[in-house]
Amino acid sequence: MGLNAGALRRVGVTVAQIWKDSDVSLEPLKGRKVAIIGYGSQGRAWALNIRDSGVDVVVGLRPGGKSWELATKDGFEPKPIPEAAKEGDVIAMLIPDMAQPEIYEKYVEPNLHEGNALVFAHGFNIHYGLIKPPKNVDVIMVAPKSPGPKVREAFLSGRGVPALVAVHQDYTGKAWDLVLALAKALGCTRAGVIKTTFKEETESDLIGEQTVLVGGLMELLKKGFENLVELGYQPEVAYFEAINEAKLIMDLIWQYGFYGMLLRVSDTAKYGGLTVGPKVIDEHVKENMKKASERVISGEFAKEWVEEYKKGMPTLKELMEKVKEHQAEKVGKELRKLMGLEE
Ligand SMILES: NC(=O)C1=CN([C@@H]2O[C@H](COP(=O)(O)OP(=O)(O)OC[C@H]3O[C@@H](n4cnc5c(N)ncnc54)[C@H](OP(=O)(O)O)[C@@H]3O)[C@@H](O)[C@H]2O)C=CC1
Ligand SMILES: CC(=O)[C@](C)(O)C(=O)O
Repeated sequence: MGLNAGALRRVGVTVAQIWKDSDVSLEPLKGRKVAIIGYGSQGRAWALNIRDSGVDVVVGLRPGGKSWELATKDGFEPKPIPEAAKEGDVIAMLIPDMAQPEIYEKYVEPNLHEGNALVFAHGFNIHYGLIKPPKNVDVIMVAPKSPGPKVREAFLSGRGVPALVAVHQDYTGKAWDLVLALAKALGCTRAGVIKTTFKEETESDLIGEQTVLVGGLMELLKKGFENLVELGYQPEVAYFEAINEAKLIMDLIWQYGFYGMLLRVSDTAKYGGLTVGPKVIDEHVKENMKKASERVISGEFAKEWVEEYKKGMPTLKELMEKVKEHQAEKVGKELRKLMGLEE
């Protein structure tokens, strides 16, 4: 793989293979057409960023969906998925993970040709064997460590969001150059992309989103809000304290790290936070994280999620309704309007 030796960089105590923009060329995408299947959180960001990077893009969607309208408004001429898959020679599967196997089998695989590249933004279906591509194509992944809209926002701001890159199958012998070129077209090499495997990305992403990013964080903020309200404080005060300001603290951590954030809060907050925090989020939390991690690594979570999807996602729908009903949602909606935040 034509990797730039300069890509080896020390991150903490380990040496990760990290590429930055100057290490990577768009050349491997020259003359190729990227078919973006799906126009949702990731799909829209990918299609717009890759087009803005001067690469030919065709968007593949189910006719009559809301994405078709949005993609048209964005200046694309969407095509039905089989047509887009036939037209593109780099095909990015950017529809929900659970929808991918059927759509791949029906509309993508029959249109794959020797030397094509199949691209994923998350390794779930390849890692758990739910999609088994033919041997004569490249199978690669660019996994942005960011929600889709932020992939676009960062690209437009001249920055980028970091991503993980992996090659599952290198039929052409040029898969690594292609995956890095794609990461560059997405703007991710501006932040940095780290070499990984489908296994590491899939497991770490599932564990991270369950125990930290989506599951853990939301539960912490919800319980922090509930505790303040149960103590009799105004819900609006609880919202500003436990939820709205959490974003501002996270911004400081994002920009300056834990220590840099601490330098920017009061000494009272430093002392209280550092002495009490570990008693609230104690070792039991870590034990619970380990249990959740074991379910992912064993494949138990994947099996459960596939079964849930096949049943029409009743549990997910019920849990989403519960979130909608939470008092913090009602209070937050009004306060976000007051703050002029878009709804
Ligand atoms: N969300 C994120 O930020 C991240 C997602 N990923 C990965 O990116 C991939 C895409 O995820 P994400 O962007 O969240 O997906 P979305 O849920 O946002 O995808 C919505 C898009 O998929 C289309 N779609 C949904 N179901 C079907 C179907 N059955 N047949 C055809 N089209 C369908 C929708 O079309 P329509 O309008 O017609 O309904 C819409 O265009 C996944 O592998 C995910 O794991 C990776 C990193 C972050
Ligand atoms: C945004 C992101 O990377 C997540 C949480 O893993 C996802 O949406 O899949």
